[in-house]
Amino acid sequence: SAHRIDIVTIFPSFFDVLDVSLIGKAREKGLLDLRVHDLRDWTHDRHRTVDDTPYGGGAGMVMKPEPWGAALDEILGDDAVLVVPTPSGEVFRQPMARELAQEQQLVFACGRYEGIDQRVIDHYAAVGRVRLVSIGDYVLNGGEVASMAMIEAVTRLIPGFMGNPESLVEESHEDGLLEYPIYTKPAVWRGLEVPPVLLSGNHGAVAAWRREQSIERTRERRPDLLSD
Ligand SMILES: COC(=O)c1ccnc(N)c1
Repeated sequence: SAHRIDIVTIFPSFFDVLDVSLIGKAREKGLLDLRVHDLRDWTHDRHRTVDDTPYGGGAGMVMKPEPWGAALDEILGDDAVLVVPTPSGEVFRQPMARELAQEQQLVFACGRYEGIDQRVIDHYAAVGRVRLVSIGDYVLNGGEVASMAMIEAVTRLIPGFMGNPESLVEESHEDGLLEYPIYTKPAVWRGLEVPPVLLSGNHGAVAAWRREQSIERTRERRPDLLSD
């Protein structure tokens, strides 16, 4: 059965881009059932209000719980995972992308930075599975960009999604290391040559060179990955 991804947002048109590229094709092929929902469709007042001032004072606005409750009650299936992008969440890395790619339904709740009323998180954590997820230590204005990044990272891991699954194996972070440098024709470009080992036809030597390059590059740029 197709993987289902729902996105709840007050900017549904933001996700129009998901109609193109690989994700568009996966949807056409029936591999992915992706639905974008406008949170305001679950409001009932004339102004379709989704936010209000924070209890306890402070700047900004907080998203009201009622529209979220009405929307999520309708959208969340029994086995769904509710993904809430937030700077205060667990950091999204490739292992989590692999985990989420196994789920039958992911529902992304895109809140504005001031956030969603905490009781929405608490309620759905009590009745189902909720993941509060950060894509890195910086602040955005809403969860939409973070959801887009996570959806791309997750959907490309869904079996049958990528034309050539082989290409998924030798990627950065797949083996815990950064990927090795890659080259294509011409053999010389602006006086710069392709490393001769890659032209040698010696597959063992190529694999060894690539492994060494990954380790050296990881040590250089991301020593934190080596201490795991
Ligand atoms: C409103 O959401 C954010 O600002 C956000 C979400 C996920 N990761 C972040 N680093 C920021």
